Amino acid sequence: MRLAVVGVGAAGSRVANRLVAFEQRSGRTLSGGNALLVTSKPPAFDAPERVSDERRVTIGDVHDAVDGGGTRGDPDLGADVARAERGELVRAFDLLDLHRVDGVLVLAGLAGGTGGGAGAVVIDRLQSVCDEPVYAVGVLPSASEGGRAALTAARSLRSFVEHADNVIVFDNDAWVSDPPVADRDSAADAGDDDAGTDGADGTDNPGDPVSFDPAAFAEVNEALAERLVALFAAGEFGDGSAPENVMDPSDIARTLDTGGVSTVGYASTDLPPNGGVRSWLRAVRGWLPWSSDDEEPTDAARITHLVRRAAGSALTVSCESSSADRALVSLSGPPRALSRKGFESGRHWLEREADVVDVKAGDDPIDGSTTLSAVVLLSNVTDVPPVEAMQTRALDYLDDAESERGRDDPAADRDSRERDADWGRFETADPR
Ligand SMILES: Nc1nc2c(ncn2[C@@H]2O[C@H](COP(=O)(O)OP(=O)(O)OP(=O)(O)O)[C@@H](O)[C@H]2O)c(=O)[nH]1
Repeated sequence: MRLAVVGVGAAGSRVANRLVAFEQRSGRTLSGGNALLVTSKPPAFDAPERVSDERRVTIGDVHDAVDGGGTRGDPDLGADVARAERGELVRAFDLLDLHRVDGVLVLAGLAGGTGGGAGAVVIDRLQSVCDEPVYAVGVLPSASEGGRAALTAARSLRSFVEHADNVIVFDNDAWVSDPPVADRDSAADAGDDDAGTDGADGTDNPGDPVSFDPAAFAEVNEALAERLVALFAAGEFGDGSAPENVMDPSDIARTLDTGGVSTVGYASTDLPPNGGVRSWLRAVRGWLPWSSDDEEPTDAARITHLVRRAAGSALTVSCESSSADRALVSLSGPPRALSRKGFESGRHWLEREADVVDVKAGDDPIDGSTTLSAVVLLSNVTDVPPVEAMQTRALDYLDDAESERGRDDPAADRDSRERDADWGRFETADPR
């Protein structure tokens, strides 16, 4: 699949930069450098820069509350600035070649004022200028960032789901071993005097800029980039020994066509440099739970094991897999390692596990590769505990804010908010 890649905010820019670096290093042509970064403060990178200065646009420079320092976690400000500067944004989209792509991938941290608020507007604008699907990758904040970050992320996720064709969620808490503490709540509490107007959610805007040490995210950004490249680039070298099995990029689009929230899993194992797959299969028989001395596990069992690992603990956001609407599995490795039997068994295991009748499956043959890997996509998952936990933190934060304001019955407000389908979404339409 050929994608244009758009990073919004600091987190989105770092992950987009990583993605471009990863595809270059692995000889892929997913974006081919067809990328753009949209930020409201100069981004700090966690890896050598692969997106040139000409492909970066800064928004909010002329806005007093931004002034080159970011939106300080205020997504309404982020959305307002992006709407006001939509002309500049659309001109920046000219830097992307949107005519030769199968889709656009927008990446952002959902708790960022720029990533979340401006990100929703960027997705909406891209939908209006591009005929192909616009997918998003939204990063959930860690719980240690506090209630305000959860509220921003909850509102951003609603807005992203509304405007994007699908939102792949990445859960920082599950991936960052030592989440950086950047408590936006304290900024909000202090923000009465110094931070301008109230947000649309009725709480005070935060006052102090929040910035994260990019190094803390280096490893997880690499892991996310690896998964995104494995998924979206699958099948691009589709001239392996069994072309009928090669992943069809339109199957990736069809799986994502559900809308909603999705998760990606990935697992890989090294193949021996020589000696062939057979000797590798013999060598690793010991780590399979069902192997015994007198029984040599089949290729199918090993590939099922890899798919099971990919769909298990290694998901970008954990979920109940049976809540998925559609699923896809792609196996990548040298053509000699991609057996027909393994391909079918991986697909059948996922059909049973995700309780999906038609799991799309395909091979991603890579000549000379020394690893065998499986990538799994579970699309439109509805039972996603980390998202539910984030929404609970967001509503608790609002309840606390309303109690402090002397409102009588925060619980009743909470009920009506939960019923309100429009709750939390940012204004993305053009200002009149
Ligand atoms: N995975 C990952 N998450 C990040 C990274 N940087 C920040 N985050 C997360 O993304 C959220 C948004 O942070 P930023 O990207 O710095 O914010 P922004 O979108 O630039 O918006 P403002 O600074 O508020 O204008 C944070 O709450 C963190 O949870 C990163 O490099 N990788």
